[in-house]
Amino acid sequence: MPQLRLALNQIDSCVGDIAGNAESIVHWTRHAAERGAHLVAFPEMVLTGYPVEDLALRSSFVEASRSALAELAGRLAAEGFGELPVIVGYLDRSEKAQPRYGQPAGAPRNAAAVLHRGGIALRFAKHHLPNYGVFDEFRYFVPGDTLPVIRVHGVDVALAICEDLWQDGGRVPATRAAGAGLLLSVNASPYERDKDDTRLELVRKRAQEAGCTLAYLAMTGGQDELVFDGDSIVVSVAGEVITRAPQFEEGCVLVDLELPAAGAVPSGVLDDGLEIEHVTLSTEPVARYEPEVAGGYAERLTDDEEVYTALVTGLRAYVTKNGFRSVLIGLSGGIDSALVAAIACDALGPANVYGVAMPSRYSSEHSIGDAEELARRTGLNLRTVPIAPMFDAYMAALGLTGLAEENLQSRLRGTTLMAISNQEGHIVLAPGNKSELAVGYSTLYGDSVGAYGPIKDVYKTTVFRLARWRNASAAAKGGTPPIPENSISKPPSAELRPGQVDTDSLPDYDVLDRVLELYVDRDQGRDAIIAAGFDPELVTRILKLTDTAEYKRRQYPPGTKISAKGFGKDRRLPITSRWRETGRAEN
Ligand SMILES: Nc1ncnc2c1ncn2[C@@H]1O[C@H](COP(=O)(O)OP(=O)(O)OC[C@H]2O[C@@H]([n+]3cccc(C(=O)O)c3)[C@H](O)[C@@H]2O)[C@@H](O)[C@H]1O
Ligand SMILES: Nc1ncnc2c1ncn2[C@@H]1O[C@H](COP(=O)(O)OP(=O)(O)OP(=O)(O)O)[C@@H](O)[C@H]1O
Ligand SMILES: NC(=O)CC[C@H](N)C(=O)O
Repeated sequence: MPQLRLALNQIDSCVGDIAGNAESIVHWTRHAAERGAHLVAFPEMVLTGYPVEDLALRSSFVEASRSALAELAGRLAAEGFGELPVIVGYLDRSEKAQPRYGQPAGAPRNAAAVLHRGGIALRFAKHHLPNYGVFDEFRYFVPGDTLPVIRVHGVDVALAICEDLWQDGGRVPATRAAGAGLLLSVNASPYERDKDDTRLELVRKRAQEAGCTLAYLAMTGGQDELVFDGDSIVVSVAGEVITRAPQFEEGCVLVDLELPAAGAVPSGVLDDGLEIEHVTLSTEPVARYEPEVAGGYAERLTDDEEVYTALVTGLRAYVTKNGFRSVLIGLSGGIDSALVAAIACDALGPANVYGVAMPSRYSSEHSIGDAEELARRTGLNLRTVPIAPMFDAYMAALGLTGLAEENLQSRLRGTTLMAISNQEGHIVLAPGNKSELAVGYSTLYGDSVGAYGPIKDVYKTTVFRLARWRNASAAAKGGTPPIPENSISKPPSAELRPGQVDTDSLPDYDVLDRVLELYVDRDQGRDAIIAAGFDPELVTRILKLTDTAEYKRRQYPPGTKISAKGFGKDRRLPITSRWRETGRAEN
C-alpha cells in the first residue's frame, strides 16, 4: 500500500490580512516540505481569515483573494515547493450563474484550491452552507456542486469543507461512491464547550459512511467573538483515532497513512448532483531532511481548563489583532473583575494589564485590599482613583437620589476608565458575566463600558468554578494562585449603596443560572421551565428581567463565545417586542 505523509497545518489566520496569511502559508509549507510531506493542507478560508462576513459582498476583496491565491501558487513554486500539492481555503466567485439560488455568475464562494507546480490544479466550493447560530453563509455564498478528488502519491483523496461533514448527504456518501482512499476536510469550526466530543463522534461516523480514512483539519486562534480551538483529528474507516492534535495550539500535524491504492479514475454524477472532478497530480519528492515526527495523540484538557483557555485565546486574539498591547480593568476586589484580570494576565502578560481601584464612600475596606492583593499575586499594574470628589460635584449639580445616585458611581468609573484608555492607549475590558447580561444587572455607560467582554458568555456559577480552577492549577504547578481567596468567598456585591449584596435584587446564582440556561441557551418557554421544577413566580420574574434587558445587551461590547448560545449572533431577538412568555407586555 502506498504511504501518504499528510501535513495538516492547524494554524491561525487574521481576517483581511491576506498578505500576512499568505506569508504564514509559505512558512508552514516550508516546514511540511522539510519533513517530507506528500500533501499539505490549510484550514477553511485561511487566506482571507474566517469569517469574513460582509467583506464577501465586496468584489474588491474577492478579487484580492483570488489574485493572492494565484500569486501564492507562483511563490510556492519559486520557493521550491512546486511539486508539493497544497490545499488552501480562500474566497472565490462562481464562474457560472446559479439559477437554483437566484444568483448570477460572479457570486461569492467559500472555496479551496489545490496549488501545484506554480498553478491552481483544482478549485472547489463548500457544498453545504451553514446558516444557523453564528453562521449566515446563505447570505454570502453559492454552494459548490462538485466532488473534488485529487490523486496524490497513488491515493485518491476526496476534499470537503467544514459544514460538508455536518450535514447528511453530499460529499460524504459521494466519497464512498467515488471509491476515494481518504476524505480530507478543511475547517474553521468555532469553539463551544464540549464541541470537541461532538466533532470526534461526527468524524468517526462520517469516516464509516465515506468508507475511508478521514482527516479533519481545524483552525486555531480567535476572531472577534469566536475562538478556534484546533483539535485536528484523523480517524480510520473503523473510527479509530489515528492522530489527535492539541487543543488551542498552532502547529503542523504530520501523519503517515496507510491507504488503499487508487484504481480506475472515478467519474460521473453522484448523490446530490455532485459531479466528480478528478485531478491526478504527479509529484517528485521535495523532502530535504529526514522526517522527525508523524502522528501522535495530544491529551484533552479538562472541561474547566478548556473553557479558561478559550477565554485567554479569545481575549489575546482580539487585543493583538486589533493592534493593542495592553488592557485596563476597574478592579472592585470582586470575583468578576478578578477573573477577567487573571485571564488578561495569562493572555497578555501582567506588565500589559492595568487595574484601577475606584473607591466610593460605599466601598468596603476589603474592596481595595482585595484589589491590592490581586495585583500582588499577579504582578499587574494597579493605581487608585477615588471617585468621591467627582461624585460630590455631580450630586451638587444634579441632586440625584435612589437608583440615579447609585448608577452615577458606576458611570463615573466608566468615564474614568475611558479617559485613562484615551490617554494611555489601553483598551477597557468590561467584566460583566452572562447571568448579569441576561437580567440586565449592569449600568448602561457605567460598568458596561469597554471594548471587549471576556466573560460575557460565562454564567456566574461558572465564574466561581473557573476562578477556583485557575487557583488550583497555579498551586499544583507550585505557583501563586492569582485570585485572592476573599474575592471568591465573599458574597457578590455591587457596593453602590451601604451593605448592598447581589441577592437583594437577584435570586441565588445557582437557581438563576439553571433557569437562564433553559430560557437563553435552550429557548424554552415559561411553562416548560416551570415544568422542569422551578417556582412559577421566580421564573416569571427572571424571564421578564431577561426580556426587558435586550436593549442593554445590544449595547454591550463583544466578547468570547463559549456556549452554543452566546449573546451575539447566536441569539437574535427584537429589542422592541411586546411578546412576553407571561402574556402581552403592559407598556
Ligand atoms: N427599551 C429600552 N431601550 C433603550 N433604552 C432603555 C430602554 N429601557 C430603559 N432604557 C434606558 O436605560 C436606562 C436604565 O438603564 P441603566 O441606566 O443601566 O439603569 P438600571 O438598569 O435601571 O440600573 C442598573 C442596575 O444594574 C445593577 N448593577 C449591578 C451590578 C453592578 C452595577 C454597577 O453599575 O457597577 C450595577 C444596579 O444595582 C441596578 O439594578 C433608563 O434610564 C433608560 O434611559
Ligand atoms: N471600587 C471599585 N473600583 C474599581 N472598579 C470598580 C469598583 N466597583 C465596581 N467596579 C467596576 O464595576 C464592575 C461592576 O462591579 P460590581 O462590584 O459593582 O459588581 P460585580 O458584578 O459583582 O463585579 P465584581 O465581581 O468584579 O465586583 C466591577 O467588575 C469593576 O470593574
Ligand atoms: N465553518 C463551518 O462550516 C462551520 C460549521 C460547523 N457546523 C461547525 O461549527 O463546525
